[in-house]
Amino acid sequence: MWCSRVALRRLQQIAVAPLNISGNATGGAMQRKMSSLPKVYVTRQIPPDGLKRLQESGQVQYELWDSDDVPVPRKELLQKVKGVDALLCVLTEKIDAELLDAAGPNLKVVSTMSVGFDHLSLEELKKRGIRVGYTPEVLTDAVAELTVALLLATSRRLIEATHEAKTGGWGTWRTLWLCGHELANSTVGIFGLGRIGIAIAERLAPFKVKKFIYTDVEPRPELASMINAEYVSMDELAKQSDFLAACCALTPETKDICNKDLFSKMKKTSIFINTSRGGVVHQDDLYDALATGQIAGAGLDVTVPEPLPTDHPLFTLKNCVILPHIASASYSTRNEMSSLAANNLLLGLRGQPMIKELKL
Ligand SMILES: O=CC(=O)O
Repeated sequence: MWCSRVALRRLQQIAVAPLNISGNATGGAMQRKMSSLPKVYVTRQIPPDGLKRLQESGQVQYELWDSDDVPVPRKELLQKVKGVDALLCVLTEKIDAELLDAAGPNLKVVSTMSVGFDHLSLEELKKRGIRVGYTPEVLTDAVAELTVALLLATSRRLIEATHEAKTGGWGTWRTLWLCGHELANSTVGIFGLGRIGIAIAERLAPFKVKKFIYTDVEPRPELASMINAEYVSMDELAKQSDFLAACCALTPETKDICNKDLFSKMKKTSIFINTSRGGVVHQDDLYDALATGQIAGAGLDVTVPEPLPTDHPLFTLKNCVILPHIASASYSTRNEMSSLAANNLLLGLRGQPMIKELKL
């Protein structure tokens, strides 16, 4: 049903975009007009700016999984995408051959409210000629800010410290108690230099970092010159970094790339930070490196799986700070992402260039 029903059941609702038709249109006329509009399925209750954009466009009718707390169950999703013209999704939905087959030949646009696109089977999308929108840039500041916060929380042991203060561990002032590692005079390594890596370095520079180094599939001199960063091999990145931040996309090439081999080359005093995707880290190897003191600490905003089960061994380590994938979670950024995802979708449906489109 794609017409004027509003609330069907608790977690799921049908929402219909208002139309640019005169106020005295009859219900029947409205329904006829609406049934000719392209159908969109939105897999999450996205922040209001994006929904408003879809509603006010008068260009589409959309159905929404009306919850932000529970992702749409796969079975439900496979049902709901049947016959849609466009899909607006978030990173919890796997957009693969099964889903695209279920959607069928009408599907022309997939717009994800995320900068990451490892949940999309690009090959399958390309094969079917489906255009893909995503949301880079609008989240760069928020992600960089959170990465700096996580780095400082990990290196200066803030979570341990508040726990000690709250639970009676705070005895007398002690000379080496809760000492950490500072950024002044340090070498910061960036694995995967893009917009986010640059934004992180720009924020860290005023902490008197001595040197920025980076590695990537190839040198990126133009970007690197913005932060005066030196291109090094992965080995050198591991060896030299006092702080190593993973900022790369998850691809078949980067899967598990932060593993035993990398950690074993790092300094015992170094801190590893990951705000990219959990899949770039071999978590068992990271656990060993942290538990044996091979490295000093790790701050993770992303894990495999998400959520990380509360009995996961990484949660037992004092030197591991784990956040629940909140790097872009500021009200303004999430609204911008939502709005950009809606605009990409609408432009894609009109056959126009999207604001941010993945080249397939
Ligand atoms: O992780 C968040 C995103 O990809 O936008």
